[in-house]
Formats: sequence, structure tokens, C-alpha cells
Amino acid sequence: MDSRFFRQACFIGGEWLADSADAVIEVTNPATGENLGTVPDLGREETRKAIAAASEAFPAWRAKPAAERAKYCHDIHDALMDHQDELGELLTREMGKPLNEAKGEIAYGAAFFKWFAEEAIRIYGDVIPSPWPNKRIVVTKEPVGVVASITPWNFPTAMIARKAAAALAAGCPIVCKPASQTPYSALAYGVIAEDVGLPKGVLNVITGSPAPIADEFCENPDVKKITFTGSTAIGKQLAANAMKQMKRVSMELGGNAPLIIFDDADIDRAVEGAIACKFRNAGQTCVCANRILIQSGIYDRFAEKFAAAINDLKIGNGLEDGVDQGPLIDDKAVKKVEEHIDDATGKGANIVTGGSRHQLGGTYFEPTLLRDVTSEMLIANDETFGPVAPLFKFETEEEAIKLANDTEYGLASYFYTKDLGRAWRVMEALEYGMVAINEGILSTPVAPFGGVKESGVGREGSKYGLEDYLNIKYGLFGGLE
Ligand SMILES: NC(=O)C1=CN([C@@H]2O[C@H](COP(=O)(O)OP(=O)(O)OC[C@H]3O[C@@H](n4cnc5c(N)ncnc54)[C@H](OP(=O)(O)O)[C@@H]3O)[C@@H](O)[C@H]2O)C=CC1
Ligand SMILES: O=C(O)CCCC(=O)O
Repeated sequence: MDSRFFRQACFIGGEWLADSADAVIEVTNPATGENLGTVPDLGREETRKAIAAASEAFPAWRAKPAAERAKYCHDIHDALMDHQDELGELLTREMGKPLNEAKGEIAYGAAFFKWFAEEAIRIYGDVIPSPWPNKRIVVTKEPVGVVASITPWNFPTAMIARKAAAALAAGCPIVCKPASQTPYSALAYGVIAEDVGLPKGVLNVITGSPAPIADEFCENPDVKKITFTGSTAIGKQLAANAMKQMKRVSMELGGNAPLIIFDDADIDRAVEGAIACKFRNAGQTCVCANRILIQSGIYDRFAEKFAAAINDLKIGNGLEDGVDQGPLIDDKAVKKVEEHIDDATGKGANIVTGGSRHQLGGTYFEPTLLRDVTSEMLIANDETFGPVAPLFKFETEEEAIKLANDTEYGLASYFYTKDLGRAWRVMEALEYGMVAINEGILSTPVAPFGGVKESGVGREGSKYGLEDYLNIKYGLFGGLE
């Protein structure tokens, strides 16, 4: 690929570490199946080196005035935005999402660096009124130390941004392990780190087999925090391992988002929101609506309008103009989508539109609408992570809430209503970390992103996102008499 951001080497301690002989991972463009290149398949030893580089960088990095760390974060923001088109194209090539979404992701990622640059200078402590006349109590905030991150392929730039920006702002160096399917957007951060003159070791990117890298992250005592975005199964495993040393953890895991549309909703607005919420990134986000619950009075009307909007979506290579939905990440993802559709239709659901692999071949899949879906079907309980919209029917508000909460997940939820009382009631009743009312997209760096139940722990973005990278220290000053 003809881009100076395209690096087939890892970035450790400010140096580019190229592959050793045959130990490489091949990276494929999901839109074409073409091989884009390779990255090193590194293991524990190199991970140890990256952690050592980060540990070495820590004392000087944490000692910098917050305004200096903020300046680096602002510079990273500016560098991402200056190269938005080039980085967006790199992202589309390795991940498949449409170019406009990819460029949007670069801007979204950059916005985390800006946000946390502005938060870095507001890491306040506290003075607590003392219960003793001759003693004083203060609270200070300190960086947790070296952070290790593991991120998924669906947002290769932004998922690193929301971890790295908070870590750097707080005073923590970071070692990033990106998904093996999308390493190049992550390695581009190495180029950016060089461009902005980030001190060596503050940001490291290592590629390779996940298990040995994760084991080193969990077992190396110099790593003080592990931050992960990905599947619940891997998140649980990582959290359990990290707890052996009582490391701090942030876990952004799977979801099973309900999108509820009440009879009194603005149907056109709900259709627009459902398209954005369900088909963004071809349905491959943990906040995509996984279950669409429609009140019976508008069920048929909504289904008809939603199907028409789905039929307008253009499928193709994300680099082509006007494409709304690219390929799925790989064949495993397509098989999961097929399994969910087959299971649902086998148990009585009906396909309104789509339902099959797209004529373009590869991992392209038709955006699909299923109706008459019920709780007994696999799709009701398992995250599809693909372009399938299943419509469930409900009669009452109480039933909708019960259905929506009937899952072990609790990440994002959505509902549409014009009734203010209902808006408050339902928001309070939904057991989710995030609730969007009359909106289909809720992500922004200024709000806390995260889940409850088995969707994880911790929050990213917002003022709360920084707390996850800080330790609280209580200082007691005695002897004032
Ligand atoms: N919350 C979210 O945003 C996401 C949720 N998912 C959900 O998970 C499902 C499976 O997707 P998948 O990509 O396989 O998700 P994974 O959880 O397997 O992958 C996410 C990250 O974890 C790494 N990883 C894989 N195995 C281990 C391990 N044993 N220890 C530590 N890290 C590991 C991966 O590395 P490598 O790429 O090298 O394997 C990748 O960097 C999806 O269908 C979806 O339901 C998936 C992605 C994001
Ligand atoms: O799917 C994810 O892993 C994160 C969703 C992206 C976002 O909206 O922030």
C-alpha cells in the first residue's frame, strides 16, 4: 500500500521492529480477498520488551506537567485529522467499512485525544474536612502505571484512541495489541507518535498471537492495568487472569442491544435511527441493535417502511462512492449470520428482505429484515454482529421492558417515544449502561461509554474515562499542633 502510515513492523520503545523470518501474520482486505501485507507474529519475549520500554518511560512521562502531556494529545489529534483521508483509506482497506464511516472513525478517534487533552489539565485532588484539629486530609490522583490494551477489528483506530488518549493524559505509558485482522491502523499510531515527537516507550504497538501476549500482560508485574474491548468470553478470561495480581481492568464486552419502538413514536425518525443503529459498520458493533421490539399497533407499518429503507442500502467495496455497507470481516462472521437466520426461520420467523450472501460473493451479505421473531430464537440471546434486523412484537410497556432486560448483557439500549413520562420511566427501568431516547447513535467522547452485567466494567470517554487510569492516594498530615 502506498502510504507512509502503512508499516509492517511493530513499534516498541520508539523503534520499528520488523518481522523475524517466517513468523508473520498475513493481513487481508475483506472487500477483495487480496493480501495487504504481513505483520510480525511476536510473542512473550517481545511483549516483555515492550512492557520494559513502557516502564522505563513511565517516571519521566508521569512527571511532565499535565499541560505538556495535553499538548502531545492535542498534537496526536491534529496529526490524525491532518491525515484523515489517508488513514481512513488504510482503515477501509483492512477492515472493510465504507470510506465515509472510516473517515468518521478517524475523526471520532481524534476527538478522544482532544477530549482527554482537555481533561488532563483538570485532574484535581481534594481536601477532606478533618475530624481532628491537628491533622489534615488530602486526596491526590496518580497515574496507575503501565497500561496494556487489547482491541478488536471493528474500530481499529477509535478503540485504541479511547484507551490510549486517556492513558497518556493520565500519565500512563501504553502497550497496544491490536486485532490481527486490522493491525495497520494501530501501527499508524507509531508513525504519528514519531511525527509528534512522543517520548520513546510512551506508546508501543505489538502484533502477534493473542494468548502469549495476553499472558505476559497479565503476569508481568510491571503492567498495572489491562483494558480490553472484544468478546465477553475473552474478556472474562482476561479479567480472571489480571485479578491474580489485582491489576486494574476495564472491559468493554459484548452487547445484545434492544431498540424499542412504541406506538406513539415518530415512525420515520425511528426508521432512520434503526438504519443507523443496526447497519452502521454492517452491524458489526457492540452497540448495534440486536433486537428490535415493536409495539403491535405500528408493527406492520414500521416493518414496511424499514424494509424500504433497507432496500435502499448500497452494498459494495467501501472504497467505492456511495456504498453504505461493506463486506463482513471474515467467513466466520458470515456463518454466524447464516446460523442466526436459519435458526430463526426454522422456528417460524419470516424474511422480509435479504437473507442470503450477496451476489458480490466473498463475505458480502445482504442487509436482512426478519419479522415474527421470538425469544426462543438464537438471535434473541446471542449477538449477531452482522446486518440482520429481527423484529419482535410486544403489547405493553411492561412487556417491552421485560423483554429488553431479558439478557445477561447490558451495554447499549434505545427506544423511541414522544411521551415524556414514558421516556423517564423506561430509561430508569432499562438495565443498561447506556440508553438513547429517540436517537440511533449514542457514541461521543464526552459521554461515558460502557456497560453493566456481562457487558463489562469501566467507562471510556467523558470525565469518568480518566478515573479508570488514575489511583486515588489519601494523604494524612499530622503534627500540626
Ligand atoms: N465489544 C466489541 O466491541 C466486540 C465484540 N465482539 C464480539 O465477539 C465476537 C467474536 O469476535 P472476535 O474478533 O473473535 O473477538 P475477540 O474477543 O476474540 O477479539 C478481540 C481481541 O481480543 C484478542 N484475543 C483473541 N483471543 C485472545 C486471548 N485468548 N487472550 C487475549 N486476547 C485475545 C483478539 O486478538 P486476535 O485478533 O489476534 O485474535 C483481538 O485483539 C463477535 O462476533 C462479537 O460478538 C467482537 C469484537 C468487538
Ligand atoms: O463496537 C464497539 O466495540 C464500540 C462501538 C463503537 C462506538 O460506537 O463507540
